[in-house]
Amino acid sequence: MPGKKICIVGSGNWGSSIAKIIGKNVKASNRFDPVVNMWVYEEMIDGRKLTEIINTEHENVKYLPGHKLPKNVIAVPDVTEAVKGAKVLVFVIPHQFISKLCDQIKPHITEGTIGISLIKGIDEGPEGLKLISDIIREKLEIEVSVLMGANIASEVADEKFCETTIGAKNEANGHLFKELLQTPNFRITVVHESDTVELCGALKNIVAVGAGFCDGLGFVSSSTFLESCGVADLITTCYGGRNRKVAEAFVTTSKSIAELEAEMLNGQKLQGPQTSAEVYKILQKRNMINKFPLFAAVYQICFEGKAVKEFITCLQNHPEHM
Ligand SMILES: NC(=O)c1ccc[n+]([C@@H]2O[C@H](COP(=O)([O-])OP(=O)(O)OC[C@H]3O[C@@H](n4cnc5c(N)ncnc54)[C@H](O)[C@@H]3O)[C@@H](O)[C@H]2O)c1
Ligand SMILES: O=P(O)(O)OC[C@H](O)CO
Repeated sequence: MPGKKICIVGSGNWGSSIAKIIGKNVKASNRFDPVVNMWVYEEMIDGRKLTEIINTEHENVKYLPGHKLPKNVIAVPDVTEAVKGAKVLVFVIPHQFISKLCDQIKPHITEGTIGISLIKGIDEGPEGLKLISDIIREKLEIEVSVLMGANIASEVADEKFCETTIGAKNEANGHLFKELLQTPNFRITVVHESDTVELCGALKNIVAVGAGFCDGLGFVSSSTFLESCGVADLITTCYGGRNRKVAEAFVTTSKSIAELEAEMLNGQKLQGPQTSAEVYKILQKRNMINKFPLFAAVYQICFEGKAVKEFITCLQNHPEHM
């Protein structure tokens, strides 16, 4: 049986890095056709077509300069030509262009074609949020998986180690994509919750913009938060620490924090409730309790009998939302 033909729909920074991986991987597997098409949005670079440069110099000099692409990756300027005969489509373009592109390629999609979206973004639909993978699914009537992860294109192209997540509702497709995309330094985990994977990838970009605003305004030195003491410790403590363990038991047993500390920690001491009391005192003195509703709510639940089921109201009543 001939191997499945791949078309990479897109050739920007991430698309070109992925082309480097796919071009190499298809040669090592008999499940894929050894020649890969890559759709390139044509543009002129110093009087030459970008597709011509890629097909002769095997480098995307505009979007991923300094990295050679495998010679079996062929740049194709006409998207309808690029997808012809392809059974596996890898979508990797900025999300604002996906809808129009799907309309263009729909007449050339054959039965049994599958897709994977590496596109981080969302669209707006009549009933609210619309996933990019849903646009592809609906317009092309194909099965679509997604791949999202903490992946900077140039680092992946440099073969630096990183991990990524494939979300695949169809397990067999997930494993096919893993075979197509995994390398020793680009490690893939396949999970079933495709929509969650896609939402993570899309929404983190908004946080990234906010982080940039903060840095631009000189609010905080984000580099310190990236040390072990910052975000890493926050994640660690929320998963595996004593504070969260006792707080969970506080809800499920209805015992006091002091009782649980004695029962569960065998003389070890919790720091969170006490710290919340200290911070609360300072906030009170400075008339700033309203500005830190989460800190205030933790204190009031631990020490003032506030009902824990009201915890979420501290966020609902955040002054920023009023
Ligand atoms: N760059 C990264 O590090 C990275 C990593 C992970 C995911 N992603 C995601 O991958 C997706 C694609 O990003 P990228 O970095 O490959 O692209 P990019 O930011 O390099 O985008 C430029 C690409 O868009 C094409 N383009 C320009 N005008 C167009 C048009 N009218 N129609 C169609 N295409 C047009 C350009 O030719 C070029 O290929 C995005 O959703 C991005 O969030 C990027
Ligand atoms: O360069 P950005 O902000 O588009 O982010 C790139 C990747 O999504 C990081 O995971």
